[in-house]
Amino acid sequence: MIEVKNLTKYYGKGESRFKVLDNINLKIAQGDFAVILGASGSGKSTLLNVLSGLEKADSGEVCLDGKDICSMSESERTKFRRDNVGFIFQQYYLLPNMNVDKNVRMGADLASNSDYRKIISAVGLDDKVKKYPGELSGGEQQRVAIARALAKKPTVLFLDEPTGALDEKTGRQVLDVITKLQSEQGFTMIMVTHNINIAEMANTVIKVSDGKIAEVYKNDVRKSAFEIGW
Ligand SMILES: Nc1ncnc2c1ncn2[C@@H]1O[C@H](COP(=O)(O)OP(=O)(O)OP(=O)(O)O)[C@@H](O)[C@H]1O
Repeated sequence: MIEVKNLTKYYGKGESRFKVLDNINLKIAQGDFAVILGASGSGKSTLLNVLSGLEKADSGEVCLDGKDICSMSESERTKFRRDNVGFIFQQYYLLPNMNVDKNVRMGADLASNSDYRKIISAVGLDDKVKKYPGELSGGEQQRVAIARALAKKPTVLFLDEPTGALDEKTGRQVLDVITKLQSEQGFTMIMVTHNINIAEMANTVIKVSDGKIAEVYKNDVRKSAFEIGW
């Protein structure tokens, strides 16, 4: 369970100081797939970064399984991220001089996961383990990034525009892989996206406007990556 209480964050100094997150309160259950929607500049990525411990809030709490990450020191938050959290971004951030196997093994080593080849299979890249990122398509690179993030067995996977750089067909394939792995493994997933159609795949939809929570609703019926519009 992720519980957010009275979370507030400012950017800038002096006259240019502004509130980017304004008294956010939220609860996200273990195993949930939550999608964060909102206009450009509304604070979605900042919220994701604070929830994951990448950035610090100015006040409030973000409790993950009862531990408040806001009250941790920088080094405690770094350890917390390493042990609990996986990230997927629009850019894949793979290491160009390492092949697929080594890129994924890096994630696996963080959790001493000797079983990481299974996750490479699960994302459909068995035949690409010896390839380097530069030899792969965008969708394949994003699947390597997913395998790397999940190889360390995170409790929560944070995704910021994971399909932002992909075409429709590849974007749907990537979402399909992620949601199948989530239902098998049961990790919590929190995704920022501009594609409002993806909200139909989620359990929980969080709408952000001007740094505030504008609406939170649950989906009773969820669609698959191949059923949503694009
Ligand atoms: N490091 C920073 N320093 C100062 N201002 C920032 C910083 N990062 C973001 N901002 C500003 O904070 C606001 C929210 O940014 P954020 O990236 O969270 O929005 P977003 O909803 O994710 O936008 P987009 O959909 O365009 O990615 C914007 O006005 C942005 O310009």
